[in-house]
Amino acid sequence: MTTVDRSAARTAAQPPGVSRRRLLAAAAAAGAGGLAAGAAGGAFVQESVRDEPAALATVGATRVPFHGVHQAGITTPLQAAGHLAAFDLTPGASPAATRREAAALLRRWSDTAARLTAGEPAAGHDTGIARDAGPSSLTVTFGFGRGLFDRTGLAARRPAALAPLPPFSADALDARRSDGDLWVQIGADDALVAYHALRALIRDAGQAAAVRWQVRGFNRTPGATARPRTARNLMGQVDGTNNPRPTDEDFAARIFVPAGGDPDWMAGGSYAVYRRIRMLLDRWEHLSPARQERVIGRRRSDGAPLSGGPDAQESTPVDLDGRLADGTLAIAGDAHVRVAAPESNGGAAMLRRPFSYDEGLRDDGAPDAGLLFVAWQADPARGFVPVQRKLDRGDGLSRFLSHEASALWAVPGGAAAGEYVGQRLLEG
Ligand SMILES: C=CC1=C(C)c2cc3[nH]c(cc4nc(cc5[nH]c(cc1n2)c(C)c5CCC(=O)O)C(CCC(=O)O)=C4C)c(C)c3C=C
Ligand SMILES: [Fe+2]
Repeated sequence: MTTVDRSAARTAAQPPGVSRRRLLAAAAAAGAGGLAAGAAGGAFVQESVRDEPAALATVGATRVPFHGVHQAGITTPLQAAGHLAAFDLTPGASPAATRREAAALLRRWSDTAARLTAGEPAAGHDTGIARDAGPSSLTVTFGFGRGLFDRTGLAARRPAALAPLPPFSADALDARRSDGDLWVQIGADDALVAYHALRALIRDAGQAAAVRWQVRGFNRTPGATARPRTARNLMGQVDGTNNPRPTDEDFAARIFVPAGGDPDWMAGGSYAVYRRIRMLLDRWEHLSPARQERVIGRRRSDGAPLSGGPDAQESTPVDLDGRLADGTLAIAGDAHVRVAAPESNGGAAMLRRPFSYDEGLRDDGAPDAGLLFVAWQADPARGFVPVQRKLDRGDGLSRFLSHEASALWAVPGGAAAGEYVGQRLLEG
């Protein structure tokens, strides 16, 4: 399990760099200058606060260790900024030569990830993009696509669980933004720290691999809400409530490949399904709030289930059999939470860990924005695939979505210090 080192962290309730006493004093000083101070007064407040050495500890100083049984970035709390990037290996003189290049690349990448997640500069030339910032909860997670096994002569060691995802009727997939030999997921609570890592990893790739696609994602910034809350997506929904929790008895079995599992080199690893899902936001935003809630089965304001009555909270269990006074189902037959629930899918479950994305407007004027859906499971055939099949047939949310890219990655277990991710496969 990933541990988050908060030893240097301030308390969550204290805004970064601002003591309450200091803020009040600064505000009083600005106020004493009278209304004429206007905007300049505001600037003064800002400057005087910045004077003080900031206790920026929570966001900047939080460090997520790179080394461990599992890779970081799976159970790590969602970060505010992220990049997903896929690479294709450059074919060498032979599959064995390509494999040696792939192994050397994973060694360079693991070394860079270990340094950057510790808040240190990259080896050799560092761009300086993240200078002044702490590690900011940076995580870097590496995955292998189907093509890697063919190019490196390792097809016999390819996991059965890495079988291609079946087609779904919601698919409008762009092959250029799908799949790839290698995958990197970067997350950090600072956008510059995340971009710094992306640039360093692309430089490390050198001639060994070329970027196939990359996309930038975001989530809410820690500290933006008065207390930690479940994230919201760009449809305004509280998203992530009914995720498996690390404290659940069956969490590890659902999410991670066990020691002694098949193949052996995937012990401690997981499978990541990636879907770039565009939201048809103009259509969605035309729905009344009540209709939007019915599509999901939860309240917009706080994510409480519609089966829970007026006093329900986000944590109130969903009652799929619950009925309203008029006898109709409180959670509609095609509500997203009903169709996606493990109870409706023979127990199938996954850990959803998405980023939102926004790439401006399309030629037709519609927003090119939505969800970089990333779902983690020990076996996609017992996680994403049955659930997406069911959603494909009867999800009320599906007419507001378009699945535009897709990929499936085998994500090996974490590396111990001195090792690199994927070593058990590439040198086994
Ligand atoms: C195949 C799996 C899923 C896809 C694809 C998917 C897309 C998707 N979901 C939302 C918004 C919400 N999803 C919620 C719950 C939920 N979603 C899935 C699976 C997929 N979602 C599951 C398994 C669940 C949990 C169901 C349950 O057990 O109750 C919710 C409710 C809050 C929550 O529990 O997280 C929202 C909101 C969007 C916008 C989207 C595609 C863009
Ligand atoms: Fe969902």
